[in-house]
Amino acid sequence: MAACATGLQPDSAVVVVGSCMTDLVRIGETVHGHKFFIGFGGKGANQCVQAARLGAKTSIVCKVGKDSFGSDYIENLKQNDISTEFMYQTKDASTGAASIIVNNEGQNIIVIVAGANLLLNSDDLRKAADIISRAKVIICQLEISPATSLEALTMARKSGVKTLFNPAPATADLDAQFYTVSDIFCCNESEAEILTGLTISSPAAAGKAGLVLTERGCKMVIITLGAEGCVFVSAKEPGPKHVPTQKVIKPVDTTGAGDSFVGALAFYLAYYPNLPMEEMIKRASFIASVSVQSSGTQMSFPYRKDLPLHLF
Ligand SMILES: Nc1ncnc2c1ncn2[C@@H]1O[C@H](COP(=O)(O)OP(=O)(O)OP(=O)(O)O)[C@@H](O)[C@H]1O
Repeated sequence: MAACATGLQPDSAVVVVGSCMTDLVRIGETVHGHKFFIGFGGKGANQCVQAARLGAKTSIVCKVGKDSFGSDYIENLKQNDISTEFMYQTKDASTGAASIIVNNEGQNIIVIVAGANLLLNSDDLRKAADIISRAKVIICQLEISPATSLEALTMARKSGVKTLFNPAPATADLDAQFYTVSDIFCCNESEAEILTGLTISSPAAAGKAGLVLTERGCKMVIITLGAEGCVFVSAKEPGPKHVPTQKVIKPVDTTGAGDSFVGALAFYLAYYPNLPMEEMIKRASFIASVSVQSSGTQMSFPYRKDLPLHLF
């Protein structure tokens, strides 16, 4: 097991400790498909790619298999200007893979084998401790072992690094420490439903769920609501706030919109820390709404050069 050596990059503003998955997508009827492609996915890498495309100096701490998918993934992240110094390759498991079958009506069945993602451990975090403690923002999700995510967030918090936690995929029995270690707890509406047991059918209902989550100890909760934008609740300010997003007449593919949002938010937290939270959320929402206007996950994430100047 070895870290992949690239140049040292000790001061990444955004560090993601998270997952990489290879997406194997078959589109068509059950027996005779008419399209097959391999894409780069995994929430950790997706979020890191979006932050990097906006101009953030980024590092990823993750684990892939010593296989061709793993090697291709390292190359993909390098192409996106992400430091892969703490991207580990292991012989003990395959690169995480999501096998996705999409029928002609656009419905899909997804089988995820997390593989090497689940082998990212305390030793790996210890090796990356310097980069984590010197970051401006750390992002974690739940596609790696929850204990590793929690440890990374705790390490970052001890060094005064802003912690952005995306509890995805959500489980109802989430360890309560995730709430107290999160500066920003950002989930989508179905995750918020799983975590609170509440039904979310409107921004007002999302606000109520946000309050429940804030009371568990995080400084701020953001619940994304697809075309409705998002709702945020701050422990310091009264009342939930609904932030609508730009209208997209015909979304092409919303897969990964949540990751685009989280990656963009990390960029603003790291590089524009004095912007009001509502403005950061508006800008991150705008960027995520651009991602729904073309197909694919990372493929649809916009670059800074393609976005309006007023966002920067
Ligand atoms: N149809 C849409 N029109 C405009 N903006 C959208 C649309 N869908 C998503 N967005 C933007 O993307 C953000 C995140 O979307 P969403 O809440 O669907 O995340 P998600 O469910 O985690 O996404 P996914 O699981 O598909 O990656 C929204 O807050 C919004 O800003």
